Amino acid sequence: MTLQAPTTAAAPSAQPHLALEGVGKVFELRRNERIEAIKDVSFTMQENEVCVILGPSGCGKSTVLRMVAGLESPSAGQLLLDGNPIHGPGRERGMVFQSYTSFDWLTVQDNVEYGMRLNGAGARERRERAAEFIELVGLTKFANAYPRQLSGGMKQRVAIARTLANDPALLLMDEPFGALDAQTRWHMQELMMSVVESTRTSVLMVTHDIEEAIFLADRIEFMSRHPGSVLEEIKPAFKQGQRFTRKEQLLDFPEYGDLERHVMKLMRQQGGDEATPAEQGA
Ligand SMILES: Nc1ncnc2c1ncn2[C@@H]1O[C@H](COP(=O)(O)OP(=O)(O)OP(=O)(O)O)[C@@H](O)[C@H]1O
Repeated sequence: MTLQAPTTAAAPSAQPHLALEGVGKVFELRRNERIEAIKDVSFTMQENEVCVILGPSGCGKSTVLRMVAGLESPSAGQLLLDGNPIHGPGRERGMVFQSYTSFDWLTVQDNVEYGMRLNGAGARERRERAAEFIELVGLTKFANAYPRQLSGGMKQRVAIARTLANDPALLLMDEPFGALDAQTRWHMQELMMSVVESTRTSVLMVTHDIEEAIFLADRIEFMSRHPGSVLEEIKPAFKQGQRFTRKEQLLDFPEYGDLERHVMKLMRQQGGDEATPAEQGA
């Protein structure tokens, strides 16, 4: 077995790529009812960083991501991309959802070309650029297939290629592998790391999968239970700023297990579970 050499994540620069400053969101429901989804969420991320938002169900992870995407507006605080306030959706932010969002009536090639077509790219540029990203996600043989002819993992690869082909400054992913079986999910995580490395894309991703978060993240923003705020910022220090494209590379580090246990404990506490007697003594 040949181990791929790990690569190094970007060094921080003065102005953050993305900044959330005291962001809150209250949803107004009927009959004067309100839900405070998140409260005073603050964090920053740098360019070419993979930042993962992790936390228990309902803590507001998707709400944070949707606000960065400009699909929801904040009730308090502000969100800045490269220093500019986010006031709605924009081409510089591309979103990949958990559900498959490809157009069933278009081939893989046409799906990947679709956004570029809307942005006015010429036919040749579209064709070549789409082919490049289709190759990057390993679907060249399926360029002329329709989404219904693909497996779940392949459909999600189309969504990633389509989003990246628009050259977003920030890739937003909401549980992108949540609907996949364990093995496909694992392959997709590794594929994502290779793609992010070769495209130097900045990624903000939501997951509730601890293993996935530790494998992918340069930094984890762990959110407290509802209404969520950032409880702990976790840098997997044992990675020493390196990126890995094979999951088993992490298992070589004794610190990996320690970090997984720490995050599991946070998840139990914030998820409302009582700590087991063993954990109480830990
Ligand atoms: N459009 C909406 N209208 C009203 N309430 C909402 C809306 N979107 C989210 N909420 C509420 O905000 C809170 C946070 O929801 P959100 O989906 O952001 O959490 P999450 O951490 O992503 O959850 P999960 O991990 O289960 O997907 C929940 O109480 C939810 O009911």
